[in-house]
Amino acid sequence: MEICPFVRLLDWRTLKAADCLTAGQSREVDRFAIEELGISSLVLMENAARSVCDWFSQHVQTSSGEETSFVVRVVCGRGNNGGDGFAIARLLWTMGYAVEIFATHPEAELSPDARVNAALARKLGIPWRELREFGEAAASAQAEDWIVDALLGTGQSRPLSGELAELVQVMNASASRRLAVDLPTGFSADAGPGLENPLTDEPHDLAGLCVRADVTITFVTPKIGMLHSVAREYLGETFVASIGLPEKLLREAVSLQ
Ligand SMILES: NC(=O)C1=CN([C@@H]2O[C@H](COP(=O)(O)OP(=O)(O)OC[C@H]3O[C@@H](n4cnc5c(N)ncnc54)[C@H](O)[C@@H]3O)[C@@H](O)[C@H]2O)[C@@H](O)CC1
Ligand SMILES: [K+]
Repeated sequence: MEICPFVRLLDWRTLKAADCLTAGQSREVDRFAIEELGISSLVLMENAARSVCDWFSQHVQTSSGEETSFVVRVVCGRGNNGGDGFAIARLLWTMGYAVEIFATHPEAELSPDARVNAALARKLGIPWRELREFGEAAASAQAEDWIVDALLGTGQSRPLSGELAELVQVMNASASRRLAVDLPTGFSADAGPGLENPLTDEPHDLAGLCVRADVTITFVTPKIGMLHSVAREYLGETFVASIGLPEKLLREAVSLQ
């Protein structure tokens, strides 16, 4: 097996709180990289997406230019986690994988960086399907197909409801394998899988709803919610991916806040 230089397997036996970031610290990492180091947020997004695609090409099936026998369905939310998803879809498609994009929001409602990557995917003609077709696609999927969960990442702060809750249920019922980008949707960076709103502690009938990923590729460092006792049931095999900047420097930057 080749080595992914920017992606490492998380060692659960040695994982401790000091290795993890909160959602707020993850945002601070972003801010530090963009404002203090002057790296563009689109470059960070591209690096994050490339790390995921690196992992994919080395662990799933090396892209050899031949047609693949499985489909990768990338489900994108409106924020930067969705933006990662559009970039991942483009990179995988460029590598020769059969990709389909499903988006929860029209382009005008996406975060600025997600909008750039969505527009690029459109211009390149990457297959893009209506969200209402996702249920049937997921239900008839084969075990070797993949769903890439790019609905919500570190921005999630409340339990799932409505359309997003339905999408997560459809994803979990699918025979496809599931890859979570940064965090499974429904998994709070601070509180773990599908818990009550960590900000209000209000009970919620959908508390506990969370994508059950086969693989999670989280960015920069593990997140504090990953220490929750049942976290691994939702995260699956977990990897930590670089966004192109030294982890040590980013850690130091947030520990000074
Ligand atoms: N931290 C970093 O260094 C990097 C972060 N990136 C990506 O950016 C993501 C964070 O992006 P965003 O801050 O835009 O947040 P998300 O894309 O996670 O969420 C988008 C928005 O959804 C809303 N939301 C929260 N909970 C919800 C719920 N239960 N139901 C419906 N909507 C809900 C919030 O308003 C949130 O801002 C990360 O997870 C990662 O994937 C990467 O692109 C680049 C590097
Ligand atoms: K996600």
